[in-house]
Amino acid sequence: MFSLRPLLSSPRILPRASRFRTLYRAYTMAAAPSDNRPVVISGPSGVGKGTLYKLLLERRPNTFATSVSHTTRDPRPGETRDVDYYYITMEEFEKMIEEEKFVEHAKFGGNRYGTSKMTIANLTASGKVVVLDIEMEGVKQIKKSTLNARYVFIAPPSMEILEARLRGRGTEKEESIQKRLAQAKNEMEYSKTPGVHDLIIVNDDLEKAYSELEAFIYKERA
Ligand SMILES: Nc1ncnc2c1ncn2[C@@H]1O[C@H](COP(=O)(O)OP(=O)(O)OP(=O)(O)O)[C@@H](O)[C@H]1O
Repeated sequence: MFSLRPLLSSPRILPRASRFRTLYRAYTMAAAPSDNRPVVISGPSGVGKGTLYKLLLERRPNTFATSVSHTTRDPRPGETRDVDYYYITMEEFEKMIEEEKFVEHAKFGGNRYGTSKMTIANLTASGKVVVLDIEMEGVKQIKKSTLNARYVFIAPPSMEILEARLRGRGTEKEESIQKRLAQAKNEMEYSKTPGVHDLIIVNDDLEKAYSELEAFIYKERA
């Protein structure tokens, strides 16, 4: 019987076949993922979620989008209204909470921050896959909300490496580093709760972690 195997393994054809596979993969990955549910990315501070999340948005700007949050704090110099945040009053914010318009919201330093259901729904309707970088309490709230999302937890290779990354970033004072490391222990514990996350990625090598994240997002919906 005729078989393609000898042809495909010929030295002349093999590079073309593998080039075809690479091109085919690039083509399918350029298209939107078939599963368009929002992706919630969480993990301890300093683990690299922001880095991974920014890579997704930079490498596939037509596919992924981030949801602009609402806040009651004032705009800082250099921030743009409706781009960095939707700036609203405390009264407006509290009315939105009452009307259950947020998938999650939190208070930091006297100001409120929240992710609105409408913002996510509009982005999803426009064909984008929404990626959300959310801390643990926010994840718990989203889990209780009506949002049908996928959950990815980014874990550090070890607590020592997490500490080194937090210090290496150079953005935190010692007190803040200690607070984040203590909170990291809670986050690691919570990540072990069965059924909370669809995938746990250990961010050791950045490109490897990125590939795992992308492969998960592009996986066909079961
Ligand atoms: N795989 C990696 N290997 C080495 N360094 C990394 C890796 N991933 C991220 N980093 C570095 O670790 C530091 C923390 O990363 P990042 O700011 O993305 O963390 P984060 O999880 O978003 O933290 P936060 O929740 O505080 O915003 C950064 O300096 C980043 O460049």
